[in-house]
Amino acid sequence: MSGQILEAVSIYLTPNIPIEPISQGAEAVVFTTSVHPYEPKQESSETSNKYILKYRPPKKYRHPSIDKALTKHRTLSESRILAKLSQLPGLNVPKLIACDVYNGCIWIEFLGEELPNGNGFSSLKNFLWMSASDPHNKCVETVLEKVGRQIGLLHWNEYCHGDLTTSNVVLQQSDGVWEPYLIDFGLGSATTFVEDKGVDLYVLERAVDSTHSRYAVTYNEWLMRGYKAVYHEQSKKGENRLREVLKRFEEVRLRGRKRSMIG
Ligand SMILES: Nc1ncnc2c1ncn2[C@@H]1O[C@H](COP(=O)(O)OP(=O)(O)OP(=O)(O)O)[C@@H](O)[C@H]1O
Repeated sequence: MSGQILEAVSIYLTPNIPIEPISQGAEAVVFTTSVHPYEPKQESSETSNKYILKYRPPKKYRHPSIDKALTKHRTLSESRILAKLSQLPGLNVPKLIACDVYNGCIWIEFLGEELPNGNGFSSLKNFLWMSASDPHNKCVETVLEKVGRQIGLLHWNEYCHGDLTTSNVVLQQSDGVWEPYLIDFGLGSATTFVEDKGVDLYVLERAVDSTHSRYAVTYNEWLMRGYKAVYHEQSKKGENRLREVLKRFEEVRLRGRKRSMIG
């Protein structure tokens, strides 16, 4: 990670807020920190707290005023969608703690944990890799159905994710049971367009195909089983809307195949 970015964040945050970089994407740099932005520091706390700090650094190649406007818009958009989604019953997303749209910074709840036997952080991607020796395990099936349900709930409530990959699903244990959370709503939006939902499903299917290709057919079936269940529970209206989404999903898939054949 560029020293310049680290220095800029450290100055902005002041030395009272220690940060640990964990990822640098095209858009943002993600850190963990033990400091809550507005709650008093718990000196005696036995377990150390952990929060995510997502920072969108200024982009030198953009005109400064356009850069400021874009950073503000994207930070606000991600914060808004997270705040709205956490109000939806049954939907698992990280809680928004604070946001400073002018400095491109949001503080969110840290989710996930280390997988057993050094299998890394509990993203769905790592979980599926960890399970590759026993891919048809009931636990894998249950997790994938639950992930499908989360996406179904998101879509049923007229939102889409915009970047549904297996890295953007994080698993966290609750009473010994894995529960999936959707993260990274940087490209998320409120939408009634069936096209956006079809594209979300296609992006996820492709992500599963490319990173877990041996078992992708079964994995995608389990995901879709969970997804469809959400719509089935909504009686006639649900069935009609599901039919439209699945039809568009198939169309998006065909378009994708055609594009990859032509190159
Ligand atoms: N709430 C969270 N809890 C735990 N880890 C998180 C959380 N949010 C993000 N991360 C970690 O940081 C990584 C990057 O976060 P995120 O996807 O939000 O940023 P991004 O810049 O949009 O990334 P990319 O460009 O790679 O999509 C995630 O893949 C995940 O490992």
